[in-house]
Amino acid sequence: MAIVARRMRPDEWTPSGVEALEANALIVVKSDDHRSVIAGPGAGKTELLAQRAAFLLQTGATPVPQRILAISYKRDAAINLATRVRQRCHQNHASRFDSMTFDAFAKGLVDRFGQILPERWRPRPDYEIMWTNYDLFSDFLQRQVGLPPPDIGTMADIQAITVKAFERHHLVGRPLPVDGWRKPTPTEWAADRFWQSSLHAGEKTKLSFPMIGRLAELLLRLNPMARDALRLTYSHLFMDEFQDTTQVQYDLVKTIFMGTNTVITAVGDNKQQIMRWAMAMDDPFAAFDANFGATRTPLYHNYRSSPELVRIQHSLAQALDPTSVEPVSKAKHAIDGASCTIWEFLTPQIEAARLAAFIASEMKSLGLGPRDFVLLIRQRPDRYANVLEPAFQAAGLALRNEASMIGAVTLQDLLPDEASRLVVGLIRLAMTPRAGRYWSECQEALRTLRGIGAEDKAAQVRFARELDAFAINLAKRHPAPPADRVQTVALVREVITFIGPDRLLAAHPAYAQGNWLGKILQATILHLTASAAGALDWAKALDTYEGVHAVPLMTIHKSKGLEYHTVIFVGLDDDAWRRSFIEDRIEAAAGLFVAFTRAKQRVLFTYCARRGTRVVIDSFYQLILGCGVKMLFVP
Ligand SMILES: Nc1ncnc2c1ncn2[C@@H]1O[C@H](COP(=O)(O)OP(=O)(O)OP(=O)(O)O)[C@@H](O)[C@H]1O
Repeated sequence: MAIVARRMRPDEWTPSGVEALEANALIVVKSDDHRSVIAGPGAGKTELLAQRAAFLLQTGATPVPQRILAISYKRDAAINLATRVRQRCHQNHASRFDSMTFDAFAKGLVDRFGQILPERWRPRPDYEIMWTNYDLFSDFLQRQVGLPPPDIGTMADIQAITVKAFERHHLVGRPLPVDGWRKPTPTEWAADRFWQSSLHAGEKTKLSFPMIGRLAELLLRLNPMARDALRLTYSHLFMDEFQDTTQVQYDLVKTIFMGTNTVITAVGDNKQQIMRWAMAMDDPFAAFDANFGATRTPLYHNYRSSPELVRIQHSLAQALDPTSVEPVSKAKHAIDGASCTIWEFLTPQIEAARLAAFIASEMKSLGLGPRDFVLLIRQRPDRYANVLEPAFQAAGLALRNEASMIGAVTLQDLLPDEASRLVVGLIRLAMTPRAGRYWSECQEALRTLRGIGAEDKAAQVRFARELDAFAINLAKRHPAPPADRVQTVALVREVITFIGPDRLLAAHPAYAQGNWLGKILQATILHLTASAAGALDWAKALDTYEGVHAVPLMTIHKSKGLEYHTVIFVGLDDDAWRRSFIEDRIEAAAGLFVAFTRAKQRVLFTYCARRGTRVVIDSFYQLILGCGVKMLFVP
């Protein structure tokens, strides 16, 4: 469908980018009431939000000058959704879609209005972000908190507070009382001590993101004008991955939007809740339905996985939620042999060699690329990479640990990032002889960033000439990949100046949070320098940058939202799972579910006695074997 700037009637509107939406998805896209959409993996939840944004903006259901606010849990998800909307909507429409993380949203409020908070809660304007962990709270409770006044409690009361409960239940567990706690309990007293010392004691105020969320909620409670401005600005609110919402985030949304005209759409999947350790609520959907009177609308399709995988997924899903309904697979079965098997090996070395040989042979017989496969690991991927990498190399394959850090960013955050992709796209456009694909991709992305409309032919022609000239000059100045960091810095600076950092920041507010754009560009420079080292030409350097020829290896957490032809889960054993299994069995099972559901055609689990037993996680084995999955010893 053409991307049009004009307004269209709701009955004229059709989805773009996909052939059709299932009936319930279309109902949600066009709905004018609060909806909670709980749907399984691959059901097209993120796609639904992108389509709904297009519908609301193109039909005028979000009338000018009102906007849509989309809040995601993760930065890459926020950018991904904004990009999808920009691909479907004219710039005039897409510019009224604000996609950001909860943290960026709350921080923006505190930065703008924080100084109106009462003195006891007021951060200094130059406050810093505090990254909290178990040790920090443990140290506070054991050493720094001090003795409570006798009318409040005793040291024994303070010692009875567990570190685990302190942040979640006491520090940020409830909305902040404007004037502090009148008659504090010992836990409230300890929480207040933490707040006051973080806000006022040091040279600079230090705040964690959950604390910022609580302050944002308080300031909007105290400042009806700021709150009303948000209500009037946003006709619609979207919340993606809603299963990961924390109480802090939920209370903020409630304070702003409950009982107003802003229509909320929350999508997610309880069975993929793997952020309980990061304070996700137990059942945010139930709270949302009850507080906002939302209509729950399930989706029944799975556009990702083959029918056999969907059947097994459903058995796993039922272990997490006995009421879950089996989805209908809309994907075709396209492999020979079993869709899922557990492979047993004697040693990690044999395992590495057999996996490499398997992938090499599948690539050949099915015409697949290395990135159609993924190796998933529960934790500490570098330990596994050390054994797997040499075996892959011996089989003529490259393996890449996508969880590795490039400066302050993981490789996996860097690659799909729009700024990194534009830099690489522009370099490819300049350095590739027949650059047709890169030409149209760059043109489209940059025209959108510059606000050049599809019907403004004169501006398009001017921009096409500008892009041409830029590419020709870039190729002249940098005929070969950079030999060192200094050359890379000069190159990336040229490219990013052409793109316009301000345009990127305006299109994606998430870039402003914690100087994310700066970190991405630093990582781009580091990674490009490393990829160019020893590369004979630009094509090789950029292929290495993008990992075009490497099989990715990553943790389950990093695989969320992604999809692959074949998922190989390495290490289904106690060694990898014991800790998470003992700490939170449901979350561990949700992790297994997330890993399994990334696959389109095949899942392999591997077990290797040399690495660990399978006693603690025996129930996982029973569950998987109970789905009819076979175990196979691979010599
Ligand atoms: N209506 C549709 N028709 C065809 N393909 C679709 C449709 N909706 C989504 N898809 C495709 O299905 C896959 C999964 O979509 P999406 O990522 O939106 O699902 P999701 O529900 O958010 O998944 P998950 O929760 O597992 O991350 C993607 O490849 C997407 O392009």
